[in-house]
Amino acid sequence: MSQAPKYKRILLKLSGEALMGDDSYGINRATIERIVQEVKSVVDLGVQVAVVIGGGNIFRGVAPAAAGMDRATADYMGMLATVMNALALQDAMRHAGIVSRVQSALTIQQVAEPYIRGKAIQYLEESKVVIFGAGTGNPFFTTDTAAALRGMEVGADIVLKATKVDGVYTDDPKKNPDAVRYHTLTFDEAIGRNLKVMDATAFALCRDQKMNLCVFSIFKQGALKRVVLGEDEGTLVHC
Ligand SMILES: Nc1ncnc2c1ncn2[C@@H]1O[C@H](COP(=O)(O)OP(=O)(O)OP(=O)(O)O)[C@@H](O)[C@H]1O
Ligand SMILES: O=c1ccn([C@@H]2O[C@H](COP(=O)(O)O)[C@@H](O)[C@H]2O)c(=O)[nH]1
Repeated sequence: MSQAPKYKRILLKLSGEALMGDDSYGINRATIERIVQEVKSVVDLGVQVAVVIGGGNIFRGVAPAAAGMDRATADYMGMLATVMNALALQDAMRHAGIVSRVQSALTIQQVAEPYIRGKAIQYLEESKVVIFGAGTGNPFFTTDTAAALRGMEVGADIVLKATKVDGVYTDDPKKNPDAVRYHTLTFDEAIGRNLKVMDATAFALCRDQKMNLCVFSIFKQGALKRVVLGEDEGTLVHC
């Protein structure tokens, strides 16, 4: 029996740091290939996939050099890091037989198409994966906010944050072993309890535009597909 996806179009926020795998910096080939297979599993269901990629795997590596720098300059470096990840992701997708397009919020015309909303939507309708690089194109923001923004712009049914933990917890589970995972919670609860899994701007944008969000682990095999099929996976954050 074929499985019917719950969502027709998704905005997938992929953690930059997740691309490192067990390395301390950069892109681990086997890890990116595994992540691409997870994406392929939902593309094969006929789901339209837009991706916003983070930059923590590269930007964390240059952070010491950025210390003491002008904040906006450091943020532009961070956005450029996400463009590198977008290109690596596109390359890995091509090897896996997925047709994708990279659009950058910063103009780097020799490297990537500029972000054009209508064109992105057209690609999605043609079943091409669209990878958004350079976040929002503005300093003082994050790729989480870019995910919320682009998700709304392309009319995604939900924003899926694929990260290193398997949901939203009462506290950072990497620091507090007693933290307990939420099954669901509201955006007001997430903001009011100052939960750091996503920045407050992104939470507020999703809340104000009534865009549901699911946080799940990209390292858990099959988790993305289970979320897309509407099965019990990760944490749903809703209005
Ligand atoms: N209440 C919480 N519940 C779950 N995770 C939390 C919480 N508070 C903090 N975290 C941390 O937030 C991290 C995920 O967000 P973060 O923005 O650091 O990474 P990302 O967006 O996945 O990566 P990148 O910035 O590289 O794209 C988790 O790895 C977890 O350690
Ligand atoms: O809209 C944006 C998105 C990102 N940045 C900068 O890039 C890095 C990496 O992004 P992550 O969301 O942390 O993965 C971020 O720390 C910012 O410095 C930005 O300025 N604007």
